[in-house]
Amino acid sequence: MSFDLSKTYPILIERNKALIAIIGFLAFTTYKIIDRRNQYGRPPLLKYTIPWLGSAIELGRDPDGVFKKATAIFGPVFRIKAAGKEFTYITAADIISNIYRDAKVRSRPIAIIYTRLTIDCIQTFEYTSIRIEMAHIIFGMSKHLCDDMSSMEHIFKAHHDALNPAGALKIHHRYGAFAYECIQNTLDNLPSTTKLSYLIKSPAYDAALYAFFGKTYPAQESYDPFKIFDEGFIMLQMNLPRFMLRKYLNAREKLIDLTENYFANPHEDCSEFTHDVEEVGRDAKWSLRDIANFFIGDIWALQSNAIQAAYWIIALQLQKPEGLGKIIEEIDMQRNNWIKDNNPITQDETCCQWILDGSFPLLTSVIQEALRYCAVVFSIRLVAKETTLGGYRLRKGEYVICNTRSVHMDGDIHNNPTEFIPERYLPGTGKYTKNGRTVPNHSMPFGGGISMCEGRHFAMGELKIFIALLLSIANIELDPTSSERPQFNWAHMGTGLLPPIGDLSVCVTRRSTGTL
Ligand code: HEM
Repeated sequence: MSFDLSKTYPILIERNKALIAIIGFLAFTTYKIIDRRNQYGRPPLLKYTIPWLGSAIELGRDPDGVFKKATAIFGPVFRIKAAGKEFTYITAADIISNIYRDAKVRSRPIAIIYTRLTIDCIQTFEYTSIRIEMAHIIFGMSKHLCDDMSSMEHIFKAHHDALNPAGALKIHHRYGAFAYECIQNTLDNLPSTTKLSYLIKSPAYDAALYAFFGKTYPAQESYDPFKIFDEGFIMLQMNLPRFMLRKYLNAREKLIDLTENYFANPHEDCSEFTHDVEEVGRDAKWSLRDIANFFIGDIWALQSNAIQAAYWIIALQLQKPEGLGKIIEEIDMQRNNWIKDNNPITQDETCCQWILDGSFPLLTSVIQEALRYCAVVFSIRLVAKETTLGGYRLRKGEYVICNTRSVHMDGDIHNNPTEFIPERYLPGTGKYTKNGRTVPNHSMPFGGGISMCEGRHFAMGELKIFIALLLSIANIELDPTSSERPQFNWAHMGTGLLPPIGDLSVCVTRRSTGTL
């Protein structure tokens, strides 16, 4: 006997329509009840219409607006779904500060990659496992090394210690000399009207690499692969399928090849920092490839933010009615005072002692303001045990994101937050209060807590040196024939300073003052 299924199914379905409808209804209701119970006490979810995309389109269009709207509706803790991923975001300075404080204690993840729930933690919010996972996914560090917690923690600690203020100062001296040389070389080869990015990016990139690695590092050869790798950073972080990442993975391989080759050959001209961290890797019997993988993390951290900061400081200041005039006045005054006091007979070989010795309140304020204005930092933490935050229930294994930009753009804390105000951080200027209480962490371009930028001491000095040298050597003005203005590239949201889309046309001439 044989059944003709094409005839039997429709009959069965026809006869049991009512039963199927009841089962469907019960399943849907049960799902809804369970879901509602699971959602009970959970941070509110920002409404969206397209299922997988969530709020991605609105976020792409106006991220500041989305976070402002969600904070106004729900308060400072809420969930946003975008591109299939859902995170809880925190937008209040005090709650962010609590999370940073909590996750400052180091945890001991047992097994790291892809097994985030097996965490033996003493704190509520965990970060180390995320850093190690990023080292694997983004910088390509081998899995066996990432699983070896003790050697990873050892090198992280050495790295952290070597970038303390005293360590950073040693690199500043090297940086000053290289920045002076690279700016001079760039000026020799630039037409008098040019794009601001040509003036800033290449000398800032080369000088930082030479300061850390010495001139044996192939800085110029590494620039193109670095740029492509940096472009793909967020896609690598999202761990998209490999075929979508091919271009970025190839660029990363090229950067690792160059770096491995550098470590394979003599490089005595490197900084003490590079020497010390490399030695920890070698002592732990890491391969040269692994050492190179680790250091491309540094190269990315070194280059991705500081260059953008230098660019925006000049670009934003040039667009103010007063231009660069007052900053140049401050720089010239400091340099002249230093010459008077120190009476140098020959050129200071660091090229920057007068900058390190000097006091630059306006320049420092401009740097801080550019960092506040252009940084979009998402500090991510793993919830290591069930907890409540801002009155909402967080589940173990989910992620929370501290959105420090919401604090930077909070009109209660910062006057006219959407405006670039160069004098904002002059001593004695800001009050930084909310609801009558002081907000100590009002500006967090370097993140905070355990994941706080380790290079911040170097970065602040680096920017001061670069801008002071550049403005001592070159006269930069807006090109009156061009109306092109750079805009933020929000596609890089979350990792630090936004790069520009578009550029600024500038007229550049040499100043007669030069430098020391
Ligand atoms: C203006 C320049 C810079 C800015 C705005 C910046 C910003 C940041 C931010 C926002 C983070 C993540 C913080 C968090 O998740 O809470 C970070 C991490 C880091 N930065 Fe920077 N950075 C800058 C320059 C540098 C430099 C020059 C270095 C030097 C090597 C550096 C090394 C690092 C390292 C190693 C980390 C990882 C820390 C960790 O995961 O524990 N950064 N930076």
